[in-house]
Amino acid sequence: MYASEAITEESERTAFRKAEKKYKIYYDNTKKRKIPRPVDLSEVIDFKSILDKYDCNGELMEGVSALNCDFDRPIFCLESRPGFYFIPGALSVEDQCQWIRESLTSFPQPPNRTNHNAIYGPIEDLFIAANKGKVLILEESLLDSNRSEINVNQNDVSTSQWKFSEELDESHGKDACKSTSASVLLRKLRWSTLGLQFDWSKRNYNVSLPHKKIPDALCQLAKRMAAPAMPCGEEFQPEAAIVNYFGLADMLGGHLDDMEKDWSKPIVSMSLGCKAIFLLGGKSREDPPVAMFLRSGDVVLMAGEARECFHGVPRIFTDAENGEISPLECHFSGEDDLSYLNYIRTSRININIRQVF
Ligand SMILES: O=C(O)CCC(=O)C(=O)O
Ligand SMILES: [Fe+2]
Repeated sequence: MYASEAITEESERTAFRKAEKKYKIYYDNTKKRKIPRPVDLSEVIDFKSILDKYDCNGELMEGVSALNCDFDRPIFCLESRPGFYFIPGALSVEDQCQWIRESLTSFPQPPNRTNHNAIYGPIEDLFIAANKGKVLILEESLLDSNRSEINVNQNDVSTSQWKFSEELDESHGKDACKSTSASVLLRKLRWSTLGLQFDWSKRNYNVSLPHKKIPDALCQLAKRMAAPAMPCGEEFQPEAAIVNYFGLADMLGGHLDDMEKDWSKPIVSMSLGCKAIFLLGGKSREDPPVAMFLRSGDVVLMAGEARECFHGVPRIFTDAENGEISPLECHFSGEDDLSYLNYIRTSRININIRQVF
């Protein structure tokens, strides 16, 4: 998914790529500041307004239908994309706040892996460290400054380890340049994986990597959300989840999630934080994608044929007017919540839960 795809001239010309370019953020530079270039959103499907109209008079736009099932709120389907389900506002604001907290505190904790593992190894308590203004330092440099010259084994790289320190000060010596602030690392957090760990380099699940089970509350939620898209009489088994973190200008390129064994089982995908545009293409990148808004609390299910459809997120709206996070702002109102609020004001989090086998 995140593997860098060689961008050839040909791939630049596909219908999916054209849509990505249409919606991604571009800036106009004025003398004073960078201003996002206006984008035509008239073709973006808005399931919130579809829900409002449907609740009001049962009316639906052409190509959209409501699923007939005993779920506690309306679920919409796209006639052109069988197996795709959209549940607008599926999560209460309280639940959204809880999953934002978990996504920033417990989900990136080892043994769960994050994009930072490859460079820094496992990092504990990144969110707390970022809020305390801590700095991640290569411990080797800490040791060197305390050791006498004679004991320093220059080849002993195995002792080097990244550790949080209060601040960069004199005691860390001249090698202290190998450091990164925790707040920068938090901004650069792009994904964490829960349950069975996904190995991005091999693009498969590596069952031998140490892992914890997906937290029970998340499992229960995923089972409840997945039920309308499950084959009759079967219960969804959440075995792995990917948490995606998006800041301004971050996007998720068009991809397929094809490493799970049974595509009749849905992927349950929850949106938190700033509004985004989601592109749902067809089985080929040449198929023109459908664009839709994803807001905090929306849940999307992709099962069956929809599992074979290219999809991606070309745009996040992080400005106050378009991010639409005011319900979260009201709930994150305590002093302890300020750090979550500061993060989510300019970010989006997506948790997508999968049955692997
Ligand atoms: O962020 C999203 O809404 C989609 C995420 C996704 O497609 C993925 O992680 O595979
Ligand atoms: Fe995906």
